[in-house]
Amino acid sequence: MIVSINKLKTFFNKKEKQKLTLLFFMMVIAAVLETIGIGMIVPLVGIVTNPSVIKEHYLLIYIYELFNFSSTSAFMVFSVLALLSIFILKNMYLLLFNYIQYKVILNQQVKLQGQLFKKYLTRPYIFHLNRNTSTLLRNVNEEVARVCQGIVLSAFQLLSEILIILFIFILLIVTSPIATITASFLLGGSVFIFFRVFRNKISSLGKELQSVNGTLIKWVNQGLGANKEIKVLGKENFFINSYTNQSLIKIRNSRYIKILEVVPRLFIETLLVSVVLITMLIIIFQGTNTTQLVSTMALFAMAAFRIMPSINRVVALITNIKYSKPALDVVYEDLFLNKDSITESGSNGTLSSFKLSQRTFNQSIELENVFFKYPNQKNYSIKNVSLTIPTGKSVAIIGESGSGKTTIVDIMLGLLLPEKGKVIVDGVDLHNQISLWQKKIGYIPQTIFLSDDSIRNNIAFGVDTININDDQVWKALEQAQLKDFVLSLPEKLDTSVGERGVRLSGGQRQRIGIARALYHNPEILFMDEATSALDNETEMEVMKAIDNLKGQKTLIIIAHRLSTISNCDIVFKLKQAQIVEVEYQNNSSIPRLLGNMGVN
Ligand SMILES: Nc1ncnc2c1ncn2[C@@H]1O[C@H](COP(=O)(O)OP(=O)(O)OP(=O)(O)O)[C@@H](O)[C@H]1O
Repeated sequence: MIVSINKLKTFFNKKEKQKLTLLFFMMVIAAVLETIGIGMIVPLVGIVTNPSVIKEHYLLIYIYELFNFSSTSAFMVFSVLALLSIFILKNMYLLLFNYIQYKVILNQQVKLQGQLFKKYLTRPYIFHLNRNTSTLLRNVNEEVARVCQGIVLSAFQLLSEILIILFIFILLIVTSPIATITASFLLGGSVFIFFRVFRNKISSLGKELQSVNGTLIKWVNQGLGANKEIKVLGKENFFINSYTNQSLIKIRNSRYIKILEVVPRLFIETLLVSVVLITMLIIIFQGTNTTQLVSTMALFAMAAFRIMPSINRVVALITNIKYSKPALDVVYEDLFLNKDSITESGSNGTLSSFKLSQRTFNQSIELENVFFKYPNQKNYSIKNVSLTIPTGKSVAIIGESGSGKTTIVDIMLGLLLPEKGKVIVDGVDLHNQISLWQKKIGYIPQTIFLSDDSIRNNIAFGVDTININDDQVWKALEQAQLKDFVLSLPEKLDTSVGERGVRLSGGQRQRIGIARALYHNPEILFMDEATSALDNETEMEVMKAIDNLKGQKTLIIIAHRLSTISNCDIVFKLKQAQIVEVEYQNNSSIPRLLGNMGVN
């Protein structure tokens, strides 16, 4: 409990904590108003059943004389109106309080969702290799909401209900101590027993819901994402069944928790009726007179009328908080724990010493005895690799499948941090100038991610539409050999590519990726088998465009095809995580080397 509160405190900054404190005080006022409303019932019923009390009770005499009432009936009308006004004021205040409460907590939810999304986006690449996207999606969209609404909002509502119950309890105990104490033991005891019995069950249901939510997203993602393969293989039922099975688990879980919310209500209702009746008996046996009995009973009935939903809500809110607690642990862990040094060192480092936009890389990219192993792997994927790439040169990295080509490029891109050794660019450790590096490089992956957006927005990916330079887009399209195709489209740059680029051919998608990398006019261009999906003719056209960049840009190309690398200045051959050969363009041994390594 204390641990959870400490975790929750870290979600709020000083100003937000002040807002919560303000909410707390507003809540106390709300509870006081609720109690005053109920407390006024006793004198009113007393006045109605026995008007002579107006002239007997000192406070009532004082009010009667203060306002100069002409008759007891006028006084009664006044009392009714006063009570009505208090209820109207109280409820208007409660409306305002609820509005502010929702505003503060839901704003916090939006902020935390943004923070968590940012956290995931800025975590090192290796983090994403180890985490499932469905889980991250679930955490941002659902778990943060569970923390804010299921825990923070519920805790506020719980506190508010407890305060109301406490104040009403004080009011009742002043009026009729024995009956109140008996009732409290019965009610408090039953709520306590309920939570002792179901505590573990509620927690395990909360955890189950968390895991099922992640799995449900995973099945929808996989089913819709691999729709083409699924249709070809006729595996629709497998995905539908897998989804439905998880959905059934979720339904069973929700049914259980809903019943757990209803059971106490029914039980407490029965108990309360018994308590009111028993209280009546106790009061009768205590020998109270009829007027007092009627007003005390009215107070108890009114209190029961108000306390009943409060107790129900207390039970439901505690259940909800326990049910949502697994979300708190997950969100806390991802937001505040597991800080890794990669992004941090990358984004501050010695950056300030460079004038970002002016500086260009003009010496070399060097790997010095670099070792890299993926998490939970026994073998190194890159083992003691040293190499130098002079800027302005075109370099090919070749080797059989699994030899470490993508890994070495990911290390040079700054996505993976070497376990041992260094990547040095122009004499400075890459991870001390990662932001500058990111501004200077372009990357064309094996498969391009296209968003369901226009060709323009896909090429100037991550740039606001109003800031996109169309001339630059056309230039990039021309370099990627795609200009004629786009010109032939009725909507040209505004043409929508469809989800993941379904409205384009594989080769066109790939060339959009090339244009995207070229749009920012990078100094260093990395290509990971970027042309392997193209037919020979298109590949030749694209490579011709890439060849035109030679001398202006450093090109680092992972390639399988002989044609892709035949014009490269340097060829590095990787085998089982190590560089085994280095060949230079003018060296006639390149074709021989390529012939030996399964390059087609
Ligand atoms: N995320 C990962 N987790 C664990 N091991 C990985 C991961 N990615 C790659 N590996 C392992 O690292 C080694 C090198 O992989 P890499 O992708 O760099 O090879 P590659 O030469 O690019 O292969 P290909 O030509 O087939 O793309 C392989 O043995 C692979 O199994």
